[in-house]
Amino acid sequence: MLQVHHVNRSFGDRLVLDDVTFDVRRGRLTGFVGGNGAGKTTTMRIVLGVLAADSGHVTLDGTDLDAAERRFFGYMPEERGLYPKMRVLEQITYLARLHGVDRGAATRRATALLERLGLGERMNDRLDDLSLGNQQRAQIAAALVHEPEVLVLDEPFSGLDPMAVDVVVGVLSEYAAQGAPVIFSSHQLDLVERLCDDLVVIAQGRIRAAGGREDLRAAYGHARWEIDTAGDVGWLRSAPGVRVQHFDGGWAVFEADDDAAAQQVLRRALEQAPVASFGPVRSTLAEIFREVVKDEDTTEAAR
Ligand SMILES: Nc1ncnc2c1ncn2[C@@H]1O[C@H](COP(=O)(O)OP(=O)(O)OP(=O)(O)O)[C@@H](O)[C@H]1O
Repeated sequence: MLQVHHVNRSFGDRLVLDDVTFDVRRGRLTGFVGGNGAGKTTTMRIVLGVLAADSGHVTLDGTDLDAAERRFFGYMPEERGLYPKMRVLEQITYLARLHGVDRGAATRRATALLERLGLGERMNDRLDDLSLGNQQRAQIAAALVHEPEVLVLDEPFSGLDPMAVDVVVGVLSEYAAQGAPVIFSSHQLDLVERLCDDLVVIAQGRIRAAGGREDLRAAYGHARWEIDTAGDVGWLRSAPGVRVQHFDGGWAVFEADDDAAAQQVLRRALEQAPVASFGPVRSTLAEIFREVVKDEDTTEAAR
């Protein structure tokens, strides 16, 4: 497991990481989400050792990381780092060689990875002849070709079309399943929700929530239900223990204090008209994100 322990970092007199602590478990995809300037890139740079923390540390399986261990990390930086004029296969093979992979294995791995990422036909093109989405795929190949022990990716999905996203997700999931900790940052909450096993939410340099996706849903998602009936459910507005969020004739989404209040709604609806559907509504990550950040800001304001 990769662990970030109590990391602080300032630029000038501005604290941009404030006691940042979280885990990236092996065998799972961890999404690192936060708004612009929240501190994602700064945290990733510290994990990679490209930037030093003012205090705090990063460990892998309990051991503090040094430069030698970080050589076996795979990183896709925010500022993409490949040579525009170099041919793609040559470049990815070269990067594997820099990590000590022998020539034959480097070529084999680079070829297989590029094919897997859908660049089989473009391997002998120069990078700057590729579309931006294909350049992005090549960047992902660059991060993976030396079979890193830990994979850290800054916005790997930005600019990819949905099919490319699926291909890249397949590659990253397979990689994580082999036992590597994999963390990637993203603004795209819908995507993160679909892909990640674990989530770390950061805002204004502080971790607001971290853990398994379903655990976060259970902890932060409000208990909400959706009902669809042949009648009119306007009476829901004055039902005890219930707050209506959306309403349209026989259809409504509502929060309930507890299961008993929700079941009471169902009983009353059934007395009046046939009920086509009734069930809980799962909170989306975007809703949880807003709530986590809002909760913290409210607490801040109250201090
Ligand atoms: N080298 C630097 N010097 C001064 N301030 C910096 C530097 N690097 C980052 N910052 C500031 O630190 C804060 C966190 O930036 P960071 O790039 O880590 O955020 P982010 O979550 O990756 O944002 P984005 O999603 O917009 O890339 C921002 O306010 C940024 O302006």
